[in-house]
Amino acid sequence: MTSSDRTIADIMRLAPVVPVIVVDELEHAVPLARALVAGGLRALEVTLRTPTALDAIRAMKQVDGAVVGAGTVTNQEDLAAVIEAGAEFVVSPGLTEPLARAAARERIPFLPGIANSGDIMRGLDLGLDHFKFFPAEASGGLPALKALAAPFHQCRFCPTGGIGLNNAAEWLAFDPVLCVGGSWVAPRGEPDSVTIEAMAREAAGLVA
Ligand SMILES: O=C(O)C(=O)C[C@H](O)[C@H](O)COP(=O)(O)O
Repeated sequence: MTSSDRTIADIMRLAPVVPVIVVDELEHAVPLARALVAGGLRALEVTLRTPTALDAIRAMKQVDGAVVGAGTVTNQEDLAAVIEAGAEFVVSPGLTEPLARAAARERIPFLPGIANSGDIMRGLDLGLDHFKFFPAEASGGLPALKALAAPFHQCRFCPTGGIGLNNAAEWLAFDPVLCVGGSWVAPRGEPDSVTIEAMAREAAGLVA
């Protein structure tokens, strides 16, 4: 499958956990991506939280098996920049109509954040049915997502925010959850490849 054929659903099914990554130093990007992919986590979300994020996306794309996306994309300017850097999917903490329409025009797989019924209904109106549930724990946790998913049975989710190895399995056991996002597998700072690969392998062994 070439990257341009992949849908957001395909990307969400690559592994049960999508690492949410903050890259402070460009030299950390490739060793981090290599360790995560070696452990079985292929879809990588690089957040636009640091000035190195765009270069980190470019660098991580060179790692075999990595499918590199951008996170914290909040507007059309961010979207243009991450597409230029080669991002293969786009994650946003929220859902705005201008960003959703621009992502559709660019035909880039798009995972916007939702936290209530109105968000989901706005997404459905825009032709979207795969969402990041964010911030997952602070928005009421699994009971909240279960309540939200009931009227919107066609939707699939990637809960993110407050999820770790301690609670990921519980989220993943809920059918509409295709994967969870989390920063725990990609700690900030100089990457310790052995530890990161081991954490990634543990995360990849969780069942969606
Ligand atoms: O940066 C973004 O675009 C976000 O939307 C936020 C991140 O997805 C969460 O902050 C990750 O949450 P933790 O795994 O609890 O650290």
